[in-house]
Amino acid sequence: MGNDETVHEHREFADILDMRDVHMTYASGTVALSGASLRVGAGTVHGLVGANGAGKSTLIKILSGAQAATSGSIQFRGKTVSWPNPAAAQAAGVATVYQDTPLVPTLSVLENAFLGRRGMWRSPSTLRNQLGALLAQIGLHIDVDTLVSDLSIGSRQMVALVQALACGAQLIVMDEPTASLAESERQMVFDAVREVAAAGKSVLYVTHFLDEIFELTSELTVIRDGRTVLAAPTASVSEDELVQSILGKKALSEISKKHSTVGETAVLQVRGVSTGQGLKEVDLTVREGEILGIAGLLGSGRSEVLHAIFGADPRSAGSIQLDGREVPANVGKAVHRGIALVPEDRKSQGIFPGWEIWRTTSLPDLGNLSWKSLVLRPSHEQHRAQRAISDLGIRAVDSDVCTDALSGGNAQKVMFGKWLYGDVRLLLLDEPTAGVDVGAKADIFSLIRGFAAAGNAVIIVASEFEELLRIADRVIVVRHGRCIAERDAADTNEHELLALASGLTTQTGRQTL
Ligand SMILES: Nc1ncnc2c1ncn2[C@@H]1O[C@H](COP(=O)(O)OP(=O)(O)OP(=O)(O)O)[C@@H](O)[C@H]1O
Repeated sequence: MGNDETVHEHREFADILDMRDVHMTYASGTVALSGASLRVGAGTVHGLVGANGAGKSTLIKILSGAQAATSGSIQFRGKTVSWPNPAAAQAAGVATVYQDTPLVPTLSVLENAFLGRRGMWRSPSTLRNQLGALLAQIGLHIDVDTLVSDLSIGSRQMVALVQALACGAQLIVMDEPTASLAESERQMVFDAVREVAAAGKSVLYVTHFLDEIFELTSELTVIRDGRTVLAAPTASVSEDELVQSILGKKALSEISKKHSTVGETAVLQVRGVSTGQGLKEVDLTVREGEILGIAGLLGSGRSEVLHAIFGADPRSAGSIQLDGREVPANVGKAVHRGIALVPEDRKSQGIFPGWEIWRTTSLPDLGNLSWKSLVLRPSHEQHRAQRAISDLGIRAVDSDVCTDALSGGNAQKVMFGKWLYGDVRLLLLDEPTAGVDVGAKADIFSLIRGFAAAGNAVIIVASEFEELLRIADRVIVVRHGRCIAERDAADTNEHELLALASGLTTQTGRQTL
């Protein structure tokens, strides 16, 4: 494989895919792959893991015909192939399902499922039956006439999966299918993946959630710095070995288990806030040094709480005070008062095409980075960006690299760096570690802790409740736009939070918001 490390190879299955010694250099000169190999067994679920920027997406793009490799070979179902475009790869039987796989929201599940299929007109009843069989195969029980716009993100992904099966896919690539899905939806994805493999198809499962690798896959491949460093049956790899193999080092930065020292003084007081986006009489307080977690399922109003505090959604009732002074429902004024929001959809909210890392990280704090708040000082901006690159382990040669040329996870880290160093008093974080690798997760948690320890306040929304409990001091559960329960992180567990968030248990009287 051209690697100086020993790659553990032990095959139990006949291969459907055999990619060897793949190299890829982008036009910018970035070497994304330098000796990556990937063998996927027929009828298996194969995990593909690696740190942010390791080269996973590039390898998938090559596999799906979206990008040509600089060199290397691909064998698919025993034949050497070279696909000029995604349609050729699809015709051969390779399908890629992304969380945002394009579906037509105004069409039904039935119409979407067969969008990719060309050929003779077939009677709707034949298609209906075929779709019914495919849906039953992956265990998804929905009416085929439902409009896609009425489906949850998880169910939409399942429709994309069915679309792939309907097109005759033999190998399905799933790229971070569970990022920001609620627990019940994750289970739906897991069940579907297992069913697909049981039906003899292969799944290449790409994720940063290592627990999913152990739960779902039978084999795994680790890419580091563009090269395959481990390929092995999952059962033969321990969690420590996997982390070490991904990061190339033994120790993760220490995530302190000790919770912050929470002061008495309230930084944020939200009282009786209702919005047109579904919030109903929300009350909450965050004190100095405190990290407050918000647990809720998709659609519960968890992100809307952050949007209301940030002034992005108009309020129909209630008041929000920061350090005892009312904050108007206006984003500009909220930012001016020291409220920062790192949104969940970082790509569409805050990463500007063609903007260098340094320009992106200085944007919210230009006043402090300028001379007398008037003349920009590029050296200060560069220094700020270099600090973010080093603190967050952003994989980029320097701060002149454009954020849109970074890998997904590294671009997310830049968005983090954008808000961490200014005059921020209250940090609002929506899914801060989605798409971020295991090493960066630890770094981000330490930075959040450091920010709170300086006497500031943090609110975090995370769909991974276990993760939420690792970082938060206190957790509020949101359901149907209301805060329905509050727990000290030390007094609860993910099961209780899930039961509360999904309405299985109700609050038992501790109403001390
Ligand atoms: N379009 C592009 N132009 C230039 N460089 C790119 C482009 N896309 C990716 N890269 C670079 O190629 C390298 C590998 O990126 P890739 O997106 O394949 O990583 P990844 O493993 O998928 O990361 P992540 O987990 O963050 O999504 C990175 O250094 C990235 O900056």
